[in-house]
Amino acid sequence: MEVLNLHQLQTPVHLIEQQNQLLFAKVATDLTDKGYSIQPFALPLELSNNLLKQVSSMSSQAFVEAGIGRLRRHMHNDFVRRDEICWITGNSEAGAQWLDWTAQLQRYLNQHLFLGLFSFESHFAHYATGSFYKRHLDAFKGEANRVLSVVAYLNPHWQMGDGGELVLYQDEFDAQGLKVIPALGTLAIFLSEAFPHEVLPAQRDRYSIAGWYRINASSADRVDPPR
Ligand SMILES: O=C(O)CCC(=O)C(=O)O
Ligand SMILES: [Fe+2]
Repeated sequence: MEVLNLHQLQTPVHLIEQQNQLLFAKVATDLTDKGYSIQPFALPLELSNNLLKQVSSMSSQAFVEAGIGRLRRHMHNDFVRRDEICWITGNSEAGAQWLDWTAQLQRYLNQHLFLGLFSFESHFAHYATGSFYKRHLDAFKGEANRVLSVVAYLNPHWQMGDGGELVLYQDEFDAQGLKVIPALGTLAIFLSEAFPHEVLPAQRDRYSIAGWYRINASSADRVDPPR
């Protein structure tokens, strides 16, 4: 009699690939039709769980207060945002898996939408109770090289009343917006320059990953920095 190996209970690789292809196709269609895509509980389960384990095991010292703007203009501003961040490298297994998944999405979108996505940067973010991020755009004026924002949420059992929703506005005039609950595995993907958004005050610890695909903004006299 064959003994069932527990590892056989993991989702087979070809099924995960199939799920990813379906997901990427839905994201591509949404981006074409609307410029954004909200996919509840869509990140592969194993990846979500590994990222959650990773972020839970990180000490609070790994996180630094988030700033606004880039390079010399980078500054902290408690009034605008109160989250803490930690940039993701491929050094941890979960980090490497995440970068592999986002590279697959990048390839898919470049092949199907010709977006010319060139590089990707992302960080874990921790919003402690009471933390928020006021309405903003992800692409900075004059440096419009962040083209696509990807947010992945890492909060199991998020309840009504826990706050911390992402509110995505259609344009600068939209005052109502669309609320996204930051539940484990949910993805929010949107054109960085087009959609103002904010994070409402969280009523408990809230973990997420925020990432950006960039186009290559290098020119002869200026090499594009990775961040
Ligand atoms: O965590 C979120 O829901 C969005 C975070 C965000 O807007 C950002 O980091 O730019
Ligand atoms: Fe943002």
